[in-house]
Amino acid sequence: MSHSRLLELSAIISESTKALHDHLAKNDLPVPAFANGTTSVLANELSAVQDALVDATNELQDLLLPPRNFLFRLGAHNNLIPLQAIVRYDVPGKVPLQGDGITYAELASATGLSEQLLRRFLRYAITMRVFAETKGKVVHTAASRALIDPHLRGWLKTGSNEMWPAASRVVDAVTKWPGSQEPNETVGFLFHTAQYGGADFELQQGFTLASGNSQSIYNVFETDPSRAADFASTMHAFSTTPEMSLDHLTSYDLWKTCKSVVDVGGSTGKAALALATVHPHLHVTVQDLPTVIAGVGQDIAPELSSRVSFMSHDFLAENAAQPVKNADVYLLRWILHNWSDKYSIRILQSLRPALKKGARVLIMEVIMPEPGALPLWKEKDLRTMDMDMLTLFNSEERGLIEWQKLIHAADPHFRFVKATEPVGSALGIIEIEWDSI
Ligand SMILES: C[S@@+](CC[C@H](N)C(=O)[O-])C[C@H]1O[C@@H](n2cnc3c(N)ncnc32)[C@H](O)[C@@H]1O
Repeated sequence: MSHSRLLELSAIISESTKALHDHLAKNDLPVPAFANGTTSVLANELSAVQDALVDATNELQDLLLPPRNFLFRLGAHNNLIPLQAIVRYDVPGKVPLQGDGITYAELASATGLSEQLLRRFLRYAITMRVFAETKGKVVHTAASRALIDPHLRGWLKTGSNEMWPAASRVVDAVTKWPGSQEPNETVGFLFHTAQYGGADFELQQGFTLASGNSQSIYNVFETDPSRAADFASTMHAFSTTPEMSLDHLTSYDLWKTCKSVVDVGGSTGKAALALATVHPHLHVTVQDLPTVIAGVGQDIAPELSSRVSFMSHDFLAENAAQPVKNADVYLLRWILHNWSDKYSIRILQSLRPALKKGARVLIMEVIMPEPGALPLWKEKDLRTMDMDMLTLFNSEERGLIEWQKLIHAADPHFRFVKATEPVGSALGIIEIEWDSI
C-alpha cells in the first residue's frame, strides 16, 4: 500500500461528509445520531455518498488496527450473547423512548435479570452502540430503538436462537459430508429438525427426506408456532425492504406482452397479486406446498379474484411435472437459492413438459457480484446470505456465470435471454426462453 492511501481515504471521508452534511442541511433533514435513536436511514439519492463513507471509514479503521486486534474483532463470536439477551428479555420495549432513560435497577426488575448481569450484557452491547448510558441511566440508540419493531426483533431471535448454533457446526457438516448437495446433510436441517433446546444435537445423518425432498424448515417450523412466528418475522424483515419491493418485479418489461403467468413457489401470493394489480390483463396461478396454500386467497379483492388462483404443487415430488401447461411465463422468485444445483436442475426440468416454444422462465434471485464490484459493505451483506444458504440448505447464492451453467445443465433448450438488475433491487431477473417444440 502506498503512503498516500491514508491521504486518499481522508480526502474521500472529508469530501463525502461535506456532501452529506450539505444535503441534510439544505433539505432540513436530521443528522444521523446514536443518542436517543435519531434515524440514520439515508434517502436513496445519498447512497453513493453513504457507500463511499462507510467503505472508506471501515478501510481506515481496518488499516489502523494491529492484525491481532483486527482478528479479535472479527472473531468476536460472543457479540450475539448480549443481543440474544436483549431480545429474549425484551429490553428495547422496557427502555423509555423519551426522557432521560431508566436505571439498571429499574430495568433489572422489569426484565427479571439480576442487575449485575443486566449491566454486563448492556455494557457490552453499548460498545456496539446498541443502547447508550448517560449519567448511569440506559437510553436508546438508533439500533436499540429499531428493535422495538417486532419483525426486526423476530429476525434477531431467529438469528441468535437458530442460526447462531447452526452456524457453529457448518464446518463440521462440510467436513463430514464433503461436496454434498443434500439439504438433509447440513447442520441447519439437522438443527431445525432436532428437538428445540439448543445446539446439543448430534451431527448425524439421521434423515431420509420425505416425499421427494419437499421437507424443509418451512414444514418443520409448522410444528412450533413460536419459532415459526420468529422465522416469519425474519422473512418479513427481509422481504419488506425497498430492495425487495415487488415494484422491481412488476416494472419488468416482459409483462406487457404476455397474458398467463405461473408463480412457482409463490407462497401466499403477494407477487401474484402485485402483478395482477399493476397489469390488469394478466392471469396468475400461484403454486406452493399444500400447507402454505391451504386457506390462502379467501380474502382477495373481487377485481383480482378472477385473475389470481392458487393450487398446491410440490415441485420436487416424485415425477413432479408442471401441471399448468402452455403459460407464457413461469416465475421462480427467490426459490432456487434455497436449493443446490442438483435440486435446482430438477426444479427447472420439472417445468419442461408444460413449456410451449417461446415460453419464458424468469428467475428472480440475487446475482452475486464479482469481488470488488460493489461497495464492500454491501458485498459483505450478500456473502452473509450465501453463508446462510450453506448453513440451512446446502445451497448457495450464485453469480451470473453459475446461473448460466445451471440453466444450461438443466436443458440446452433453455436459452439464456438476458439478466437485468433493476436499480435499487436486491434481486436480479434472469430471463430464459424455451427454445424447443
Ligand atoms: C424464499 S420463499 C419465496 C416465496 C416467494 N416466491 C417470494 O418471492 O417471496 C420459498 C418458497 O418456496 C416454497 N417451497 C419450498 N419447497 C417447495 C416445494 N417442494 N414445492 C413448492 N414450493 C416449495 C416455500 O413454501 C416458500 O413459499
